[in-house]
Amino acid sequence: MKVTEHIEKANGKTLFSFEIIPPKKGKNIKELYDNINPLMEFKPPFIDVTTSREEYVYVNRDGLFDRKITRMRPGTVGICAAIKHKYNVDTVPHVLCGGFSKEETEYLLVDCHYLGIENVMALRGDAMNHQKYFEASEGGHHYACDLVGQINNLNQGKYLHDVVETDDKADFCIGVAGYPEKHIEAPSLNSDLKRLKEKVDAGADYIVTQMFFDNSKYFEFVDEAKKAGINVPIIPGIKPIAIPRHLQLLPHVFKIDIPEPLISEVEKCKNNKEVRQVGIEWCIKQSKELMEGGAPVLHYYSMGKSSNIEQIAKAIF
Ligand SMILES: NC(=O)C1=CN([C@@H]2O[C@H](COP(=O)(O)OP(=O)(O)OC[C@H]3O[C@@H](n4cnc5c(N)ncnc54)[C@H](O)[C@@H]3O)[C@@H](O)[C@H]2O)C=CC1
Ligand SMILES: Nc1nc(=O)c2c([nH]1)NC[C@@H]1CN(c3ccc(C(=O)N[C@@H](CCC(=O)O)C(=O)O)cc3)CN21
Repeated sequence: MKVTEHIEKANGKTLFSFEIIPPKKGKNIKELYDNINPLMEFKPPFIDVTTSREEYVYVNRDGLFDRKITRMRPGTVGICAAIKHKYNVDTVPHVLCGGFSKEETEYLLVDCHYLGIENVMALRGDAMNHQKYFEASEGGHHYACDLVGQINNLNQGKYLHDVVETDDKADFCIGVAGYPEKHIEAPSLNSDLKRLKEKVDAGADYIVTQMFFDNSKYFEFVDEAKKAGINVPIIPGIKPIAIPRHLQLLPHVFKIDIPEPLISEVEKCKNNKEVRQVGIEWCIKQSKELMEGGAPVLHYYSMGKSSNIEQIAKAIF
């Protein structure tokens, strides 16, 4: 079922969902299942599986380092199919511009269609780890908006190069990313909202936000998006702080602010366990308020580590 259908069916009740990252290649999938299992009692209607792009790795050959380019966490669509089959839930693979040509994206979407995967999250993706700015891959899209266009074309039976006539159209429900604190490359929140509107006009059915720690940023974003003519569901994406280093790391990686009261709570902690507890309590408070404020779904960036998300979900769902 589509994410938007799950939301409609819930009839105003807030749903629970979460996001996982594929294991490094060579690792057993069991660890992922062990982390998903405790979260299944909260009945997520869908689970997101991220896609990691290629990266440079350095291989030591007798003291000389060889630089190789490889994807360390492949398997997104396979994991989606495995989870869908094992738990009978919908899965949402992330589809990226970066690292994929349009052809490769088309093949991936064809696989999804055969597997009965009805939702995809369309993202531009991050720059490669050695790059300062995002660069489009050869034969790939520059912006998420163009990727949404390709998926929407497929929904209308239009494949690349118009090579086929179809009697079996895909009907993907398309998610895109939104930024309550603006995307780092956008000159202003307002211009970022215009870009978001372009994605919705190109066919996006719902929005998942970047993580935030101050709910007023989400509520203002939802208001501004409505004023800009965006009428699709806006799902808040949230993550509990779990280690002291997150105070520096999360603003650096995700370009977001951490509110002063949360910083001072974390700074008061004597050990990692206390920080984790502060993160859980803050996230419970955020979750309650978001629920009261009418958020359609609470989407947790668990990234495969479930114990804190489990405690939060126990308090909320
Ligand atoms: N769940 C996930 O995996 C999420 C990933 N992200 C990451 O966020 C980053 C951006 O991805 P998206 O939001 O999908 O990218 P996007 O293509 O929608 O936007 C990227 C940037 O380009 C700007 N932009 C868009 N269209 C433009 C145009 N035609 N001309 C000039 N500027 C334009 C936007 O304002 C924004 O600053 C990526 O790094 C992505 O991986 C963000 C949220 C969720
Ligand atoms: N720019 C960007 N890229 C993404 O891939 C991305 C977003 N934003 N925002 C939404 C989700 C959330 N994502 C993630 C990805 C990784 C962690 C993670 O494992 N973080 C580590 C530290 C990060 C690091 O070491 O780079 C952690 O300890 O929580 C969390 C959320 C992926 N998504």
